[in-house]
Amino acid sequence: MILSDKRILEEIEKGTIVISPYDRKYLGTNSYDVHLGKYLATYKDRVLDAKSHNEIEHFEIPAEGFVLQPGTLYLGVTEEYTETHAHVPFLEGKSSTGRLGIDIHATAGKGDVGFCNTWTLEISCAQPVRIYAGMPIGQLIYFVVEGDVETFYNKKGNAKYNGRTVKPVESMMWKNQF
Ligand SMILES: Nc1ccn([C@H]2C[C@H](O)[C@@H](COP(=O)(O)OP(=O)(O)OP(=O)(O)O)O2)c(=O)n1
Repeated sequence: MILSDKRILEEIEKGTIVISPYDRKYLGTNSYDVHLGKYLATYKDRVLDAKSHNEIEHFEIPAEGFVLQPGTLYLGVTEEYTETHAHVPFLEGKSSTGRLGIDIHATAGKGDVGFCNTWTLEISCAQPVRIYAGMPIGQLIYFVVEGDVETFYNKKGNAKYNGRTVKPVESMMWKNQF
């Protein structure tokens, strides 16, 4: 089950969903629109290694926007810091971004109960496209979780992406033991 606009509002009032900054006008029928933060990042190396710590370089999107190029993975970040304490948040694209050929996540749209942070976006594009800080980039939807949660993401000792980051965060796959 996905939370409706009224249920999202109730959860915000209770504090079990936090979205900051928040504006009522971005609440859809059953979703909340999130916006592109001003920082992007790209990996320093062209060839990435899943066992290594692949470093990134951050840069700011200028006022005139930034043209994404196909064939490069860009990491972006939502302007919104979120906390979700009792539901499973999902980051989805928007039809309007999809129609520009922009993907905002690569394979991972699911969040965890207890996740507290901005969302890192794994951005790629089908053809060159100019993007702007502050543009609507995606939407959050909230699923009801069935059963009790034993370990909330923000209480997990080895959670890789919890915190309060204003810039995109690179893959921490290197912390996995494999
Ligand atoms: N595009 C996305 C998808 C998810 N997340 C956040 C919300 C999730 O709660 C958190 C962790 O996501 P995963 O569980 O998919 O990631 P990992 O399994 O790689 O990390 P961990 O070991 O920390 O669970 O990352 C994000 O910032 N951007």
